[in-house]
Amino acid sequence: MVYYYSLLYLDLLCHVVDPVLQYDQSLVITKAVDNTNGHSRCRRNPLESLSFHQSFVVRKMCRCLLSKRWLVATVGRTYNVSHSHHRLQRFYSNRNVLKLYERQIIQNMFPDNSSNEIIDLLTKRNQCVYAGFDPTADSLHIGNLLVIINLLHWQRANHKVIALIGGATAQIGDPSGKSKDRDKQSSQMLSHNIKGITRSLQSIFDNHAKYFWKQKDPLPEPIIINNMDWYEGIGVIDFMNNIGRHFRMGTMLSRDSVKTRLFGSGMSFTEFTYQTFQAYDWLHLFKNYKCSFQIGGNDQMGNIMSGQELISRQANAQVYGLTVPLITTDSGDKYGKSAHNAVWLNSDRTSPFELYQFMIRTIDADVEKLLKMFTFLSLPEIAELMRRHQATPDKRIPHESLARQVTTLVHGEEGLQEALVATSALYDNSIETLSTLSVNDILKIFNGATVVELMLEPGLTVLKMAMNAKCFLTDRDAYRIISAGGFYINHQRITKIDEIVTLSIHILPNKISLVRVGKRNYWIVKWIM
Ligand SMILES: Nc1ncnc2c1ncn2[C@@H]1O[C@H](COP(=O)(O)OP(=O)(O)OP(=O)(O)O)[C@@H](O)[C@H]1O
Ligand SMILES: N[C@@H](Cc1ccc(O)cc1)C(=O)O
Repeated sequence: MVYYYSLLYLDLLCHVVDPVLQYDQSLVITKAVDNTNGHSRCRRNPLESLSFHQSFVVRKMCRCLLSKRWLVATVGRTYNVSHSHHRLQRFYSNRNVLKLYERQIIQNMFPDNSSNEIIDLLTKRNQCVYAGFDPTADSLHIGNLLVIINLLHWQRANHKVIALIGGATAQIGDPSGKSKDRDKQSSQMLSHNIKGITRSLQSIFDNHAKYFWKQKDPLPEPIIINNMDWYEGIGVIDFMNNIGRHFRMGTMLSRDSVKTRLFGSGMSFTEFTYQTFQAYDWLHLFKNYKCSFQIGGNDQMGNIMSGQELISRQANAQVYGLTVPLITTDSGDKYGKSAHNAVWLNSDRTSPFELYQFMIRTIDADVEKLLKMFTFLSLPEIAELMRRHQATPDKRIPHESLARQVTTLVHGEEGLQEALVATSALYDNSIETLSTLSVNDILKIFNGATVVELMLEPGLTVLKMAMNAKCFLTDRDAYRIISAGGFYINHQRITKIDEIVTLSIHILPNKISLVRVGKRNYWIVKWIM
């Protein structure tokens, strides 16, 4: 089937197809679109000369053509559109990242109602976006991960992304959401934290490219940058003279982060100035990287607005802010460093196994939302997982998918394997798995277990071992519970109190015995031999 279009329309198509074709995986287009056979392309994007309604119609037409997998090709001075089964080679996720609203990982945008302008910018050419992370701990956490995932979606859409480490701003202290001034950090602590966060960001970017980006074309290289780089070269008088002047006291005082503190525990001048530093960061990135977008948690609205105002005054330019919703506990508290409930991304603070378990324990009511937020599965794939969940809720299919994807993103394939082995050691009662684990792994998996060291004396009975490890208060309790079947060594039920503890039977190759009383009281016995 061949359709003929007027020259005008196809000249338009040639220009709009390029951005539009990247909307959908199933789109088909070839370079033929660019080669208008003797017809030079208009220099200007023809969409610019159209009314909003006209440009909407043209875009829609292109999308419709493309979604039907038609190939737009040129034939002499006319153009035809015919069926084709070619697959698009270069595919980016939707360049219009505002589509992330569908995944519920964008909550607000500034200026309000700027979505048309934003969509135009995003689809016209590659943009640059940044998000900042203050190194107030040596690890990022699950709340920050949502901001990082948002950056990754921008990267997938071929935009340039900058992850800023606030080496300077961490020393000022962001008052957003804090009820009192932060403590001053030592410089050793700060550089330790910067290292930890940089490593974690880099490895998430790497894991994403390695495990979640299946296209041939490489992703645009992310930039990780520390704002100390530019503050070191600016004197305080320069800063006050050239930057401070653009901030109005009334506006600064009206920020929620300031207002709530002024009527609460008060705030230092240092923290009061925080917004000017975050604003200057953006100005710096705008001037040096053409960075017109900033994203952050919803608690960052005030700081983001300060940046927009500074850039509009100093550089006479419009920039855009987007916020992600804050991830909260079941009881509504924000997950974060200061709230002391963080689920960390560094494995020495929260092991891959613990992260995996945290995700797999997601309540049914939240799992679909978290799949949209924390994975790169498409919405139809998520819908399919949810459909399977309804059919077989016991299998917890979507929960497992969520846990696998997040653990892989944060800790790579190796981390996922570690989590799966630990899960099997804990829940599948597998003695083989237990035997493959190191002492440290067992300690991590059975976090909370009592660790005891015992001497393996010849003729040691199960009863004596249990009493030495203080598994029971009295011999009578031990006798009763063991004979009733409530006592296990390395997942094997032991019912005879006078059984002799033997190397090959009760002790694992790593010289450890895992003892359990009842359902979940664990002891780890380290044998001295
Ligand atoms: N629970 C959360 N959900 C979504 N985004 C979050 C969450 N916690 C922090 N963020 C966002 O991550 C970015 C970096 O935040 P930051 O490093 O200051 O973490 P934080 O946990 O808020 O730290 P602190 O508690 O010390 O303020 C910010 O944009 C912030 O809004
Ligand atoms: N203020 C942000 C971190 C940040 C730091 C510097 C920036 O330029 C941007 C963001 C926070 O505490 O969550």
